[in-house]
Amino acid sequence: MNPLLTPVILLTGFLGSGKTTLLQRLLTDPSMEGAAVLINEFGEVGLDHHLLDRIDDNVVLLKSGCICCTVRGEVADALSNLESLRARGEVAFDRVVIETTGLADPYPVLQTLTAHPVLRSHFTNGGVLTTVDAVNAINQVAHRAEAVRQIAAADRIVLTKTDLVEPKQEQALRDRLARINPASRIVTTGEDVSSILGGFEPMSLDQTLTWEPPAEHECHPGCDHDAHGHSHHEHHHAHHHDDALGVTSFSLVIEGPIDWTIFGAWLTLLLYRYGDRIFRVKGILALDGEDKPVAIHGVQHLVHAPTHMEHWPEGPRSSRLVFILEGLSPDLIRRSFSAFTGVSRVRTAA
Ligand SMILES: Nc1nc2c(ncn2[C@@H]2O[C@H](COP(=O)(O)OP(=O)(O)OP(=O)(O)O)[C@@H](O)[C@H]2O)c(=O)[nH]1
Repeated sequence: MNPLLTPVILLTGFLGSGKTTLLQRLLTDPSMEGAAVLINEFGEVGLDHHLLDRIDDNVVLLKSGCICCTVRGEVADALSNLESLRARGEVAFDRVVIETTGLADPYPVLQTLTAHPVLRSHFTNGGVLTTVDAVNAINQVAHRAEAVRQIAAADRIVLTKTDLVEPKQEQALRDRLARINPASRIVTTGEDVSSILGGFEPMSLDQTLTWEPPAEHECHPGCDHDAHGHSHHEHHHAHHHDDALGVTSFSLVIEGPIDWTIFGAWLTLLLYRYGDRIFRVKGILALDGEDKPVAIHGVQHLVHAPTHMEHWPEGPRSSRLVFILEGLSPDLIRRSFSAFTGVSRVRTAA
């Protein structure tokens, strides 16, 4: 790696696979003190930056307008801005971490780093870290090409949630991952930061671009892939998720405090019934009798233990849940919430 260039680490992995949790841990390591962080999040309500403890001037939130790609134009702009600020002495950083959306294709971002006329003289590919959810990944790689591409692009695979599966299930997943990407070492998320980040050489772009997606992809009408300079050919090969199947995101905004027991029962039943179609739900809740907000995460059929947050983000203190799902109407979820909890002051937002 050219020591004059700033390495950019791409942290990718399917929805809910533990990217933000890993990032949070990486950022507490002294070796990461000088890192700038870009968070690229799908959905109108960006939550990840609220769920990260270390928020400072070096953390930038990018919003992806298109569900099927990391907006590489936006990543390029954000990196260019960071570089200008550094040139003016307003920020200092010695590496950049980009957390992609859970549905992002990592290849276009890698390509931006090496092909962009300005960026390539300041930044270099610092490696792709891909988080893989031990509970859900076998199902995700069977059904979602984005999950396969994120694993195929990895220089290092970080297995998460191994504490929730039997050793046999973990081994079956390791075998599957080794078939998709035999070159990548697999570590688990609890290992030392030095073994997660250390000693890996990023694959060359030529190598990463040889992977062929199994099927064709049509973008939805609002997608602006071509506006970012893809050729038609590249477009089909670089982006392979089919949001024609109806992968969408919306948020549920709930006014007034929520009873945790009733809410927990509702979410568990909802994911039990519809978990195949709910890829991700995450949110901040205002609970009865609690001053501080509580963060809640669900991934397909799995509801994670809630965590207390230090303080409310700026803005109204209402509960909000972001859903990323396929083939379910937001209204069905809203009505189910109201019917189960008896709370009527709830609305959906695009
Ligand atoms: N038990 C367990 N839970 C984990 C582990 N890693 C992450 N989680 C939980 O998984 C949930 C989702 O984690 P996130 O870090 O938000 O996942 P993400 O990939 O950033 O999610 P998106 O940005 O929505 O794609 C949270 O409740 C985490 O606490 C792990 O190794 N074990």
